[in-house]
Order: sequence, then structure tokens, then C-alpha cells
Amino acid sequence: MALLQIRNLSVSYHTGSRMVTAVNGVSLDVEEQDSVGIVGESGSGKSTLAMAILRLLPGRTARVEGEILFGGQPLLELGEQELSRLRWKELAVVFQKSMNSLSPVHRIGAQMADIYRLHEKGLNKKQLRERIIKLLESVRLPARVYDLYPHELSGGMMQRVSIALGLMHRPRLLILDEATTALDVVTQGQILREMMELERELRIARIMITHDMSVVAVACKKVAVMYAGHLVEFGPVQDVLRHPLHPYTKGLLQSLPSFKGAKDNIRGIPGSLPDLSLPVQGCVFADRCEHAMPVCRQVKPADTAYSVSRRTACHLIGGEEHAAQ
Ligand SMILES: Nc1ncnc2c1ncn2[C@@H]1O[C@H](COP(=O)(O)OP(=O)(O)OP(=O)(O)O)[C@@H](O)[C@H]1O
Repeated sequence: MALLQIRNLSVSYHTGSRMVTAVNGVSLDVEEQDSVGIVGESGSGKSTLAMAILRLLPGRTARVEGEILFGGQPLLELGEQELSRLRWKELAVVFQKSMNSLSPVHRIGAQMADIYRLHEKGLNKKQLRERIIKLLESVRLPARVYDLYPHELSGGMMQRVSIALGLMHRPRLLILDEATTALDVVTQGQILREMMELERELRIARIMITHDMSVVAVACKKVAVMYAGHLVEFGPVQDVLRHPLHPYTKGLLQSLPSFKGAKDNIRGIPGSLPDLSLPVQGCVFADRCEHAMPVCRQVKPADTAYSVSRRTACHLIGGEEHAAQ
């Protein structure tokens, strides 16, 4: 059984008289020790999906439907107490702005120790300091960081602290939401490599939310492509990069110079995301798809297996029998 099983998940935000469906019928499995990149342009629902898994969506405005099983437990049905037992210990997250959540007036080590103690009380002060310093060293930070204040660290060092916090209790699943986006390319590459080493050692699975396909290419085994709240393609990264199935994935890859030849070949996908407050008729990408057929505007394509490891939701790939569904 997969570590994380997402089944037909939909999330709608209700604000005033508007209802925006940010995630629309997504199903996805993450295996133990897997690494899955979730890509898509801004507003495609990547963060909403992550927040739903973490149960961090605003209860008053967000309505969640579907099922999420984590280690067999129904995440959407757990009470606060059960959830707080899972968070950090089994399910941890690093946000792009995680660094902002540290207090500016306390030293890094003391803050990490406080977070550590929330879940593990067995260590005395000296043991705890040793544990935290070891953790800092595991993300290649020097021991002196323990006694520094957040403002004394560079962006890269702060993000390493956030990753150290995420790894602190050796979670089974780590979710990174644009966690390395703000860093320069060299620092980002270094941090990703170190993180992957640690994951292997600690046997951690990872979901990585990013709009940057090149990050997924180097740091993930699988990729899930999202468009306007829908999961349009899923499969092993190298297969998807070499042979994308969905026209949206193709467009996304064509806008990257590193994947498709010379710079003057770069082109964005014409058009913009549809209005998420309107009901979707047919394929959600049809208006921007240069291959759209009449059926694409009438019938929603089913999320269909293309091979054992690959899936896509496209009438062009699914063929006529799927179009009829
Ligand atoms: N708290 C909220 N209340 C209302 N609407 C929201 C809320 N959070 C997100 N949305 C809307 O849901 C849609 C998906 O947003 P989301 O942040 O999940 O996408 P994303 O792919 O992560 O985008 P980005 O890469 O810009 O973070 C957007 O239309 C957004 O405006």
C-alpha cells in the first residue's frame, strides 16, 4: 500500500459569493521513499493540494472533499490531537517562507530545541544541544549557527535550518512548498543534493511543489503536472520529460530552454488559466490546446493509465473509448 493515497480530492474556497475550485478531483499515490514533484503554473492548485494533505487549510473558507490516506490513516477525518501527533514526526513541511516563522529575538539553537521538545522529552539539555548541532551539521551548517540569531544567517543558511527542522524527527513524508525557490541556482542545487542524500539515509518520502520543471528533473523520481486544479499527467520524471503525453506538459517543457533546444525556441503557452469559479465543461485545457477536438469541449477526459507507471487525462491519448465515458 502506498504511503500516501489521495483519492478524488477537491478543494473549494468560499469567499463572499464566489466559490473557487482550486483542486478538482485529484488522485495520486506517493510510495514510501518516493519523491514526487508537483508542477504547474501559478494558481494551478499546487499549494492548496499540499495544504490539504497537511490539514492546514482555513476551515471556515475551504471545503475539502475526497479522501487522503496516510499510512492507512484517513487524514481528513483525524482530530486535532491525532494530527499534532503526526505533524513533524511523520508528516513535515518546509515552506518558501518557513524562515520567517522563526522568532528574530531568540537564538537558532534554542528555537530548534523548543520545537524538538514538543515531541521528544527524553533528552537532557546537553544531549539536546548535541542532537541539534548534529542536525545542523547534517544540512552542512557549522555548529556555531546554534548560537546565532536568524538575522545573522544568509537566505541559504536559513533555508537549511528550515530543512533541518523538517527532518528533525525523521518524518515519513516531507513536503517542500517552493522551499528552495528564493535561493540562487548554485545554493539551490547544493541544498537539493544534500537533501536527497539525507532522504536516502533516513528513508524519507518527499513531495516537492514547484513551478520549476528543471528542479523536478534533478530532484524527483516522479512528476505530477497540475493545470487549473486538475492533475493532467503523472509518471516517472525522465519518461515525462522525454515523451510528454499531455499538450499542457508539452507546452510547459517547451517554455524551458534547458529541455528544448535553443533560446529562440522558447515559447509560453498562449492564453491564461480559466476562471476557477466557473464549472468545467469538457477538458479544462481545451481553450489553450492547439489540438483541441470537438469532444474536448464537451466531455471531461478521464484520468487514464497510459502504461503501468504513467497516467494522463487527455482525449488525444485516451482514444475514443475514453472520450465516450
Ligand atoms: N485562502 C484562499 N482563499 C481563497 N482562494 C484561495 C486561497 N488560497 C488559494 N486560493 C485560490 O486557489 C487557486 C489555487 O491557488 P494555489 O496557491 O493553490 O496555486 P499554486 O499552484 O500553488 O500557485 P502559486 O505557484 O502561485 O503558489 C488560486 O486561484 C488562488 O487564488
